[in-house]
Amino acid sequence: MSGVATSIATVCLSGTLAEKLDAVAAAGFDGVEVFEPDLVASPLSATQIRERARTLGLTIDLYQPFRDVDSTDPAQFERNLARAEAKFDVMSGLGCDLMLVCSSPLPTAVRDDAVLVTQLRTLAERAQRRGIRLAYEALAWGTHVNTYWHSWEIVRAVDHPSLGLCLDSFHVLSRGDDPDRIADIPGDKIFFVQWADSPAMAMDVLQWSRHHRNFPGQGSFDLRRFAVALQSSGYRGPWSLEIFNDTFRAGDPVRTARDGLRSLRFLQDSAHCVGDDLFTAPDVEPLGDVVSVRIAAGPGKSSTLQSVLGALGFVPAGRHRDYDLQLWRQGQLTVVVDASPGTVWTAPGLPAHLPALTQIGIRSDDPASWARRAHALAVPADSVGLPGVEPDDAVARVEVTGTTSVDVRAPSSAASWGAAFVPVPGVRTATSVPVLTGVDHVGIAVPDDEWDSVILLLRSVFGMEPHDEPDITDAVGLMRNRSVIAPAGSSTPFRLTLGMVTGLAASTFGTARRGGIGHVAFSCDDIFTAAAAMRRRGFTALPIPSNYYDDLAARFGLPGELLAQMAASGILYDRDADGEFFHLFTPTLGADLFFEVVQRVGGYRGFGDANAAVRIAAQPA
Ligand SMILES: O=C(O)c1ccc(O)c(O)c1
Ligand SMILES: [Mg+2]
Repeated sequence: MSGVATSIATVCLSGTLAEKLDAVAAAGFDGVEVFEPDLVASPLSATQIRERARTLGLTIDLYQPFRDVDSTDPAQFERNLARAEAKFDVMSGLGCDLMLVCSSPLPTAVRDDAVLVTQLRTLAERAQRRGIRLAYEALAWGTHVNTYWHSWEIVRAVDHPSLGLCLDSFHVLSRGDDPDRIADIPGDKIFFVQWADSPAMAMDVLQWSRHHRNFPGQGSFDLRRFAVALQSSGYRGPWSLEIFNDTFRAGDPVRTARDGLRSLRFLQDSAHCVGDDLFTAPDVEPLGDVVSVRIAAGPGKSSTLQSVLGALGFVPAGRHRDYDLQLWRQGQLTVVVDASPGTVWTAPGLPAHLPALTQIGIRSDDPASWARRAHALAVPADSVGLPGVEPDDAVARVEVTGTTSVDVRAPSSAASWGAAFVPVPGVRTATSVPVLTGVDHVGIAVPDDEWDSVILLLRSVFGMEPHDEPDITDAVGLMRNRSVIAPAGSSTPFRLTLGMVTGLAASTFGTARRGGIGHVAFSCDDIFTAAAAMRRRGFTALPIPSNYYDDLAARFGLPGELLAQMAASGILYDRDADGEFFHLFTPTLGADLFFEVVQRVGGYRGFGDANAAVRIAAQPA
């Protein structure tokens, strides 16, 4: 699949060193970087660690870090050399021949290049006698050496076969350095490469590095550009991950390691060009529209749900022969309500709060191609055709969160579905003119410790791009909010909005917050027609305060007549440089589900998030 070896630093993961090695092997990495504090704290001897890695099929690619070697105090430098010899002993036990030497952040660091070159040459000569090579890394906060180019000037001047460079994308990109010049460094003098991404931040770079790194694809660094320059240098060694992240250190190491491998494959795929040996993800048939959603309601909540679906213009079209599943249809849209006691049909796991959105069905001509792509990116994907009705490969299911999956469905699956359901007598769906035309977006709640993982999955498997959206203000909190949008291709691009649920709110989810996060936003061509149709079917518009409409008048200068019409139907409004957005909401059903009807005018790109606080206040608690 890929000719480039993958590696990961043990500091990325939680657990003991032994547990970390197990997780790294389980995820499918080729090797590890042993982080010294992990070894020092381990009851295993260096040779036992070597043996354990060997049994797991892992190479020990790097021992790190060796700190503060250079010194303006000659006696201290001698002591540092003695410390290095002791570490060479450890490395021979480990069977590892590459040591990371990082630039010194101390006040006593050498500030004269010529002296530094002499000291590093002395260390390189000592290493050579032991068959060890050194990879010199510029820490972004180093006293004298803090850019990769300076570290390269030093290595070039030392000119010793046992001394090369370690390039770490964090140290280069956090400083805003230009990675293109990496292409000018001879690849065989780059001994090791460490990858990290990060969200853009304005803070002390040491604190930033120690707490906020994340995997490639989870942050906002231009790693592709770094990778392209690296490939031009001729470097062909391992691609390793070195992530200092508080959440990763506390999470499930197997899951974190699997995310890590996915991130390296995703990065390689983004940087690969014809003929190179980087990982290439399998091609897929494009995604079409979102055509169905499945909601676990349980027996208790299904009647409330049914009346809201009816008001939205959905008609009951069938009941499943074997399960308590109800099929609701409107034009091309399908809503499946799982009313069975154990919500048997909600594959990803039973949501704690019902009703809950459990599946999002999206069209593609070749679901199997999506399953192949997901597998190649280390995402478990199930083929889940309806038993006895449709072939397994008609549906590829990718779990996005613990409760919600994306099901890529073949066009034929709609008809197969019909066959598994007993039609509801007397309902002629074909003659009713649909008011709702599609799914504009779907909102899902994401626990904070899965946030980066979910975004990486959506980016890598579905090619979706994240965008920061305005925070959602709730009566009892402030919620982080991101949209993740697939490239345009279908008539309506696949759009998700992710709301971050943190700590206490995640464990008691639904009671700690006023407003739900999970929702399905249906699109329509004319929201006033849609609102009138809903009213005729008995729907009562949310009571939106007149303060809101006064504010709209002040901000946008909308005509009074339009504002009155909007107020009568509980319609909210937003505008950006490219267009307008009209939307209305149903009350929340249970703790975390509501529906939205939206009309986009022109190229409006947001989700009306500025109105969230008004929506939440108007939705009955
Ligand atoms: O934060 C540090 O000290 C540290 C240590 C070793 C590294 O490779 C690195 O990038 C940072
Ligand atoms: Mg590093």
